[in-house]
Amino acid sequence: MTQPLFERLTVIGLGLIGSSLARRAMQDGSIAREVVAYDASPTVRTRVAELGIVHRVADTGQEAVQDADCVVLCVPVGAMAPSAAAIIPYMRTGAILTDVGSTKQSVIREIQPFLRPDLHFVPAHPIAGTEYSGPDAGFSTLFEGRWTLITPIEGGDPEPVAKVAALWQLCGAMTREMDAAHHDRALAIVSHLPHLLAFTICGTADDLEGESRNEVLQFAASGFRDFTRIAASDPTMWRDVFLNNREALLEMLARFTEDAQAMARAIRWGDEEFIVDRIERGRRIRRSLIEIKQA
Ligand SMILES: NC(=O)C1=CN([C@@H]2O[C@H](COP(=O)(O)OP(=O)(O)OC[C@H]3O[C@@H](n4cnc5c(N)ncnc54)[C@H](O)[C@@H]3O)[C@@H](O)[C@H]2O)C=CC1
Ligand SMILES: O=C(O)C(=O)Cc1ccc(O)cc1
Repeated sequence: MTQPLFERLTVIGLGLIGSSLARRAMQDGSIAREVVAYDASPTVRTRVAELGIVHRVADTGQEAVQDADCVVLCVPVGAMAPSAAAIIPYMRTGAILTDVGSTKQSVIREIQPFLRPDLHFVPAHPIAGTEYSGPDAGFSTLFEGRWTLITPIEGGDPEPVAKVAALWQLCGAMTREMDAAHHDRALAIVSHLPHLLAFTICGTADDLEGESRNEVLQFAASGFRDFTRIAASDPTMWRDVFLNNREALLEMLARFTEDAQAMARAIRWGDEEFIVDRIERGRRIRRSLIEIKQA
């Protein structure tokens, strides 16, 4: 058998993303010879052991990262810095520390003070997920055919960046390097704002009184249903994403609000051309996405 990418891979946080990565790494020996896990929740640790999706579950972060050549932080973005601070002193010289957080500038800013010069930090973000969370929600094919964006830190070595890219490619993902600020603006519009809108529209519907509210739920057509899928996502994860991509998200929300107001004005004044133009733009975007997927 060919050499695995890593001898020992440690996954910290065994929710949807961490458990999916662990499951993939356990499928064959291409990613790592040994997969070790640690989660702050004892319930999750017990469940991961029951599921048998790693070789070993450690009782502490310190124990989990010992002798690992790659450690992947798969915790909510607000927990990245404390979980990094707790393990960095125990990582072996030359090891790679990477993460999967949905925001990149805040994670880099908050982890950097704890970094050691003999470690390599490679921030990354697999753009793949579902509305479910926890170790039972993961599956080994989650990353197949999806992008993983890598946002290397300034002055970092290229070799660990290439290894993290190889890790995600072995999971079936396509990889691309990107500046962290660019990442956060792009994700604000394509992921964070849509989640914000989904949570909000469900709240708006829920606030309706009496009959209207019951009807919303009873006759929920596919448009509203599509929003409820996204709105079922984990509150802790999304609270952290919103608070850690504050600037870009607020900018996109302000732009959206302006555009929604322009639509309201067109409806009020019966501006058919404007309304049709907006709808056609939506259609074009959807069709181009489908073409990209089929290509
Ligand atoms: N859910 C999604 O669709 C995607 C999530 N992400 C990112 O991946 C990360 C993980 O998300 P999910 O797997 O969905 O979350 P999850 O809620 O399913 O799992 C997170 C796990 O981290 C553990 N945890 C929390 N704080 C910890 C700490 N200090 N030390 C050790 N373990 C800790 C929790 O007990 C939990 O088991 C987040 O940063 C999120 O932004 C990235 C891509 C997609
Ligand atoms: O389930 C969905 O619609 C998602 O958008 C999944 C997702 C959630 C968060 C990310 O940072 C990346 C992907």
